Amino acid sequence: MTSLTLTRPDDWHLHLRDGQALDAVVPASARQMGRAIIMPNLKPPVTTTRQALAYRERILAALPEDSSFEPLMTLYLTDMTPAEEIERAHASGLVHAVKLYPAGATTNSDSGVTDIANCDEAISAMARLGMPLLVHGEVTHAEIDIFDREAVFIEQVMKPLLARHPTLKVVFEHITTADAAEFVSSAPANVAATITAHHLLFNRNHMLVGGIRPHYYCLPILKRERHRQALLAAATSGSGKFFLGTDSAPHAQGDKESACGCAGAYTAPIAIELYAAAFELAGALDKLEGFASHFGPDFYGLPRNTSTITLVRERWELPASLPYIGDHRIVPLLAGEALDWKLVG
Ligand SMILES: NC(=O)N[C@@H](CC(=O)O)C(=O)O
Ligand SMILES: [Zn+2]
Ligand SMILES: [Zn+2]
Repeated sequence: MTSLTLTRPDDWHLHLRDGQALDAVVPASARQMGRAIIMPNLKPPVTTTRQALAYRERILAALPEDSSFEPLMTLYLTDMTPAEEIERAHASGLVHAVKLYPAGATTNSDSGVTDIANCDEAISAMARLGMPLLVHGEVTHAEIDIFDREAVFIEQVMKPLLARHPTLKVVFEHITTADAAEFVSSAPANVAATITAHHLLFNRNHMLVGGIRPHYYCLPILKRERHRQALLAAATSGSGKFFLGTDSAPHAQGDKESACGCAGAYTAPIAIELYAAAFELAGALDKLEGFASHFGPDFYGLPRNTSTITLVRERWELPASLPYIGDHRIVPLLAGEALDWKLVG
């Protein structure tokens, strides 16, 4: 195949940051995606509808003039989020979901949830309103090994949460294990998952063999090859429970290439090219459109996009870095390396 035309995809898990970073990263996603679920882990986090709507305006202001990209806003759940805030968010029509960060699990999660029992009223309101809960699914207890944190989360948090709120719409975000893929496959239709391109393409050897490669460091951390294979099987299965979420997470070059490097891979500028590479590896390019462009809006109850994008088979090299805030640069995943697909319009 030499070219590939798809319904324009959406990104169901995206970090855009704030301030000057928006000018650097928003156009990259807007070029590829019709819409994106915007993560609320700013400093301070987006905990109210008012903050989410103001953040949305700042994102729209960073869009190229001819863009019709739509940011779909989210709220950051805390121990204190009142049910009324969920109702306000839902009534706005512009806030589409609420994000659960277990406190301490990832970048800017300090204000996250310490015990999900504290959120029972907010979560009941979400279940009632049909508002999805987006979950960073990792436990944080120091004694649990970082490679096991997702699998333990399923038992300790996900299963009890769904037992208590069986109709709650849940998106298990950026799944990284065979355990999570299996859990979501066997769960009822109100449970779905996003999968990143990097977890479909890479395992932990890519991060750790022959030198430590900080641009592959993200959370949940890359796992063993058998987990990558399970994720690829889930993504290419044609099941509507699995859809595209890049988890593109910009950090300045110096914050990644550091003695204590930040977690997050910046993939937005080449997102659909990476997914095409992964689906091609699995011999399943025919399954890409469902995963990238249909199943996400179907789950969220939104219309599918009507415009299309086209990729061509063309080898090209990604630059070593891109402009970021002020003099800072940002290093996308696979910087300086060749890609086989190219988005042309
Ligand atoms: N994925 C990451 O490694 N980092 C994300 C946070 C997140 O999605 O957990 C970030 O905001 O930098
Ligand atoms: Zn996360
Ligand atoms: Zn994320």
